[in-house]
Amino acid sequence: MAEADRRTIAAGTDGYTLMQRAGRAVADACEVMLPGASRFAAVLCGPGNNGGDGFVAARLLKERGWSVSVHVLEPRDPSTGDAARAKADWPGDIHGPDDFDPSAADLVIDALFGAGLKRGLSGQAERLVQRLKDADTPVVAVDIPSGVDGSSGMVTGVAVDATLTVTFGCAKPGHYLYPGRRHRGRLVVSDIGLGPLEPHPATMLNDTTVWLQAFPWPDQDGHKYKRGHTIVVSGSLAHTGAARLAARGALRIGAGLVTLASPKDALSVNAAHLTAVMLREVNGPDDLAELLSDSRLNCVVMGPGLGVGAVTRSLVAVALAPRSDLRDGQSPRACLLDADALTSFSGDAGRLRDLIRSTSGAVVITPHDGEFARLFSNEPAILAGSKLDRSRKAAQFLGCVVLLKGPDTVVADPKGRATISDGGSPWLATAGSGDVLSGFIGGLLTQGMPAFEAAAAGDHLHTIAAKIFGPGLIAEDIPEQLPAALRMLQAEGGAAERGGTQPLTLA
Ligand SMILES: NC(=O)C1=CN([C@@H]2O[C@H](COP(=O)(O)OP(=O)(O)OC[C@H]3O[C@@H](n4cnc5c(N)ncnc54)[C@H](OP(=O)(O)O)[C@@H]3O)[C@@H](O)[C@H]2O)[C@@H](O)CC1
Ligand SMILES: [K+]
Repeated sequence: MAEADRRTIAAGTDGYTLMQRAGRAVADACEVMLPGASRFAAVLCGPGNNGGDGFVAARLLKERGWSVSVHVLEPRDPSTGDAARAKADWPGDIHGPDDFDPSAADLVIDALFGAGLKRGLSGQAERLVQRLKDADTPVVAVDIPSGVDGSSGMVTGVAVDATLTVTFGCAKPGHYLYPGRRHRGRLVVSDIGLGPLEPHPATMLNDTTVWLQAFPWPDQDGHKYKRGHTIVVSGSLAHTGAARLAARGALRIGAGLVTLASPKDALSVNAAHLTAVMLREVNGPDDLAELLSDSRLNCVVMGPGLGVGAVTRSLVAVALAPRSDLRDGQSPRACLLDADALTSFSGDAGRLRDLIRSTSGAVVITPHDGEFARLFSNEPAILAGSKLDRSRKAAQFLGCVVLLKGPDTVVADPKGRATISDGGSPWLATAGSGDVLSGFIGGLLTQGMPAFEAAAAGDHLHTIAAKIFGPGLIAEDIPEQLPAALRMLQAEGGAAERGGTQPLTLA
């Protein structure tokens, strides 16, 4: 953000003008939130430019007939630069923190800290924010709720609970990553004339515009072999459901053929539950190697229900083995690793990295937080930082696409590109939903979709399918909602072709 600010200022828009526009956007949002007469706003202004925005909003609201009281932290109120100028332009009294009574106000503007937050709130600032949290007065946060780190969504200690957050230019990762997302309330992004951002590495909201152009719609004159063939590796007799969920997901999302590779003891139970998905007996790594000698089988999904241990490690090694049998025009086999395929490498991520680096095909891993922590337990540097940082570091370390699950799922690739989910569905917190996600992404890889786009698309469609079904969702329901989700996507694809859209970039 600071970079955009510098470039905009260099291009001729001075910082004080930007601050005026920011303060106006906040004042406008307050007026929309509380229309009517006799309104009283209390404005908390911090020592930096966030506080400067607060002083501008305070002045504009006063000019529009609001009663306004301004409170600053003592003795550190704005004393230099644009913020000091905004403070000097404020025509009213300036109060200390002790006079702040949130329950007496109709609305509070939180302009304590924004992009310049450096550490957890303490002392006076912490007490002020705690008093605000104890009242139920609506809060409009300027740029980001104070206490939330805008680049990571992390909160150390206490943070403001905003009803509405007004940010400038573009949304920030902290508006979408938890716990920041929980604090920001509704989000308004105001265009104040900041220059276009070209951040590197790019962080994007997981919107269809990130991947829609790469979506593998079936050809009018295609056939099932052209759409590819997914192998899903099943667990033993008592653990077969997870692989079947993945297999159904892969088929629904468009893999031309899906075969479940099942151990002998589970053949009959799998056979009893499968129709369009095919079945093949595979008892361990040697059998899998033999099956995969057929180079037309172009994606393997493994992990759900597979069991943790040496056998699973060997199965992963077979799926990722280097290939010398590819004929002209054949692409290398892709691989989706989830659940037990990851936990089997707990504390040994280096071994998994070596296997991934030896394969020429695309690899996507889809851990949840627990699996991620186990996999990298011997790599503390990868476990440090925000969800965005951790995902990026893991992708770079392993050399593959990493999808780190949660209500704020992050997809990262080794080059640093990343998406953050625009909010999952709470109904996805149910057994087996991750297995379906594995199948969705595996099915897209099978059809040749590039790994980063396939992971982001799988995540997005998984959420849309869950939202279409809504309350009472169980994992079996998710693939069944996919046709409706795909129809929506198809309609959007047509609109995008006509108009063209750009990915929404976060700072
Ligand atoms: N960029 C843009 O395009 C535009 C940006 N604009 C606005 O500028 C905002 C960024 O302003 P900013 O850089 O001055 O930082 P800001 O958030 O006010 O805080 C810095 C001050 O807080 C202090 N401080 C930090 N943490 C602390 C803590 N835990 N506890 C106590 N103190 C703490 C820190 O002190 P220090 O740690 O340096 O001693 C410093 O004094 C941005 O969010 C947006 O609202 C708009 O005006 C228009 C266009
Ligand atoms: K703020």
